Amino acid sequence: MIKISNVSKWYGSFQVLTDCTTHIEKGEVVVVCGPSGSGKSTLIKTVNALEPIQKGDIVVNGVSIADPKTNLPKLRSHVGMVFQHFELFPHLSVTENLTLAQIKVLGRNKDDALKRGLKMLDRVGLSAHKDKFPGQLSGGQQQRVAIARALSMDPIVMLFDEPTSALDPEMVGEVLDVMVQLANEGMTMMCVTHEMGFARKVSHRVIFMDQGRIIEDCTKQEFFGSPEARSPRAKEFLSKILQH
Ligand SMILES: Nc1ncnc2c1ncn2[C@@H]1O[C@H](COP(=O)(O)OP(=O)(O)OP(=O)(O)O)[C@@H](O)[C@H]1O
Repeated sequence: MIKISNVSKWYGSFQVLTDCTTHIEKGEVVVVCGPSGSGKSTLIKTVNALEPIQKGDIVVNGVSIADPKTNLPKLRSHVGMVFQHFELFPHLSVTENLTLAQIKVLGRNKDDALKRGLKMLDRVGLSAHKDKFPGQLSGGQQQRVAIARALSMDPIVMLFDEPTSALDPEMVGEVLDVMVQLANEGMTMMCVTHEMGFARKVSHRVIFMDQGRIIEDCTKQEFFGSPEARSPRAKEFLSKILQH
C-alpha cells in the first residue's frame, strides 16, 4: 500500500531525514514515535508530498511521489490527513467543511457530498452539531469533524500527525476512541503519536525514530514486550514512558 524507500530530506543544509525505509500494508496500523525533533512529522508529511524529498521514493498504492508525471493533488485526494491543529475553515459550518473538498476536488454533486459528509459525521458521533461553526465546538469535537472530513473523501489510508497533542486531557479520549474504531474497522493508518496506550492497544507495528533515522521498525509485541532487545535510544525512550 505504502512503500517508503531510502528517503532523505534536507531543510537547507540541515538533514532532517536520513535513508528512511519502511512499508505499510493494507489494513495495517503503524505508530511512529520517538523524541521531539526526530523527524516524525516530517516523515509522515512526505507520504502525501506535503513535504518534498530530495532522495529516495515513496509509492502510494502504486503511484510514485517522486515521478514528475504524478498528479500530486489527485494522489493527495486519496490520502486522508489529520493534523495536530484541526485546520477546519472557521468561516464555514461543519456541513460546509465536510462537503467543500468532496465537491471541489472529487467533483461530487452537492447532495452526494452532503449525504457522505453527514454519514461520516454520524460515525464520529457529531450529527447534532452539523450546523455549527468550528468556533462553537470543543477542541475534541473539532478534531472529530476533521477526521469525518478526511473520511468523507474515501481515503485509502489515513495519516495522523499528533492528532491529540493540542487537546485538553479530557478530550483526548474521545478522539482516540474514533481512531480505535477506525483501526478496528480495518482502515490503513500511519499515526505519529505520543499516546503509547493507543499504540499498545491497536497498532500492528511501531516505528521508532531518532535524529531523522528509523531506528526500530518492529511489531508492537517486540517493541513493548521485549525492551531489553531494543536499541539503546529506544530503550531509554521506553524506560521514560513506561515509568508512567
Ligand atoms: N520547515 C522547517 N524548516 C527547517 N527546519 C525544520 C522545519 N520543520 C521542521 N524542522 C526541523 O526538523 C526537525 C524535525 O522536525 P519534526 O517536526 O519532523 O520532528 P518531530 O519528531 O515530529 O518533533 P515533535 O515530536 O516535537 O513534533 C526538527 O529539528 C525541526 O526543528
